[in-house]
Amino acid sequence: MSLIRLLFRSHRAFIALAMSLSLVSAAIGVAMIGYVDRLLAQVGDARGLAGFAALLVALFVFGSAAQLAMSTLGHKVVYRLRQTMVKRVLDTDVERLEAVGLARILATLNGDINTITLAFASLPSVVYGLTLTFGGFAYLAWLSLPLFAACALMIAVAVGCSALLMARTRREARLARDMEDHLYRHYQAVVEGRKELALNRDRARSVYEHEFEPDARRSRDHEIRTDIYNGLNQNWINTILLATIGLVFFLVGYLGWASPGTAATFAFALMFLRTPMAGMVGSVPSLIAGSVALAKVDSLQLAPHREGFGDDEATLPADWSRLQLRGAAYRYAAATPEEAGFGVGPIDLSLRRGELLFVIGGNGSGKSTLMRVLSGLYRPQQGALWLDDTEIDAARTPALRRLFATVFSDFHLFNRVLGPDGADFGDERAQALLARLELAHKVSVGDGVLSDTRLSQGQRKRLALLLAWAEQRPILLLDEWAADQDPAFRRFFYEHLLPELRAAGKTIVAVSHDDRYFHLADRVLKLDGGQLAEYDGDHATGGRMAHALAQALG
Ligand SMILES: Nc1ncnc2c1ncn2[C@@H]1O[C@H](COP(=O)(O)OP(=O)(O)OP(=O)(O)O)[C@@H](O)[C@H]1O
Repeated sequence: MSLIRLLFRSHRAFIALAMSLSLVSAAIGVAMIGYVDRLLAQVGDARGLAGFAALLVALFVFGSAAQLAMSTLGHKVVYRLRQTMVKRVLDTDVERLEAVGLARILATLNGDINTITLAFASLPSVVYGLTLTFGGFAYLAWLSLPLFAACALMIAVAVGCSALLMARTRREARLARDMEDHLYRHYQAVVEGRKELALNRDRARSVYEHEFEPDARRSRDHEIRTDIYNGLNQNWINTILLATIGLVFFLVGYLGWASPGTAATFAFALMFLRTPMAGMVGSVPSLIAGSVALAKVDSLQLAPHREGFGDDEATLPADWSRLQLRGAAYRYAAATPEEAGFGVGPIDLSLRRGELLFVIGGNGSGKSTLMRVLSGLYRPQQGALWLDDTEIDAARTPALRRLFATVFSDFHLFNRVLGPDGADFGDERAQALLARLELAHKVSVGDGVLSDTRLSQGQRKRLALLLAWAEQRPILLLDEWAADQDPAFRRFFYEHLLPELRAAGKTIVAVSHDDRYFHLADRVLKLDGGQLAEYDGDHATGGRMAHALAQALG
């Protein structure tokens, strides 16, 4: 609901304009009813016809202006909603986004935004319909109170029944929307698994027949039922309005409640009001879908919307010398109630500024998880991170994250090279780094943008390293970076690039399986089942001694 408040707040003036125009054109519509009534009584009055023409012109002008205002409002709302939702995703913790999953986020960004917009755009026509209805009925009440009371009672009973149909519509719309999340998951699998599915048509058929089709069918059935209940509702209201005319003629013709002229005006007014009332009832599905979409957005539990990108966040001392994990532990939520989720820790780790640390361990031992905790992407559920004597609480976590430049094993390759604090890094410097990474023959940089990112996995990793390098943050975190490099470049990476980065003052944490280079690290730590310990392999010890000796000898 805060989203709706935000939308109203952001477009206050425009909503007021659209509503006012709707109200004015509705008021003109009501005036038309009275005017036609008078014209009928004074046939042959030329001035009356001129007034009628003036009303028509006013109706056209205000009706068109209201329509224009409404459609513009719709476009403005889409824009604002897109801005808000993308910013909320950007402000939401990685942990939460991972729990929600890509499919649900995309379903909201694509579907829910449009649905909420349609609902929002239908609000002025609802206001228009309501105004015209209330105005029209007020006029009828003024003409004949008993006839009006009878009509109002009949319509109230009909609206009560229609509320039941609307509840059904809402239930079906919610189930159809739930299916959208499933469908997006299938779309994702079909696109991301394109190679496997192209090679294995049996798997493609299985995905199509056993996963996609049943959900698509369920979605179709809920949508059909939504439309059935909604169609019934619309026709029900339409029929009741016509029945009301019958009721009026019955009450006048058989019971003599009013004159035949009054009955004719009632019939005319009810026919006239049928269109805006039908429009109002026609808006019900989009209002229902909008409220379902809003509930969906709320269920994602994204961060609340705020302007800006953290200029007001807490800072950390720049002259730190040690980043520590003190008894830090992180555990994933369990997949099933019977088993516990995987966890790392409690871990005590002290990372000295300027050191080159290797973290090793078997598959699934928790290396990537530890990297996420260390860089502040995951907040430890137990223990804490400390930068010297400053505890990294929630408020300081964004500042901790700003210490890290990373290449995770599941990195995303952006195409813009950014320097420190988002500043321009400079094409020439970027070009020099491309040459260092032996990519100058494949990629160039112009206006801070990489000319091509459609490269091999090893080359893409080099570009990811370039981006991290350019950010010039104090700590460089590399998760199995060298795993995709050819032996020559891997050797160059360990023997030249890493020492060069360390000599430039970087603190480096590298997840590695390359035991032949362990001796180049200041320290090697090993993770086993989420527990961290010093690694005392022969390579490391011997290598470090050789390294220390080489340094001592200059
Ligand atoms: N998003 C997740 N949700 C739940 N559990 C997870 C998630 N990601 C990882 N895990 C669990 O954490 C364990 C450790 O994963 P992690 O990625 O940290 O291992 P790793 O040491 O980096 O492995 P590898 O060398 O294969 O990359 C996994 O075996 C899995 O049980």
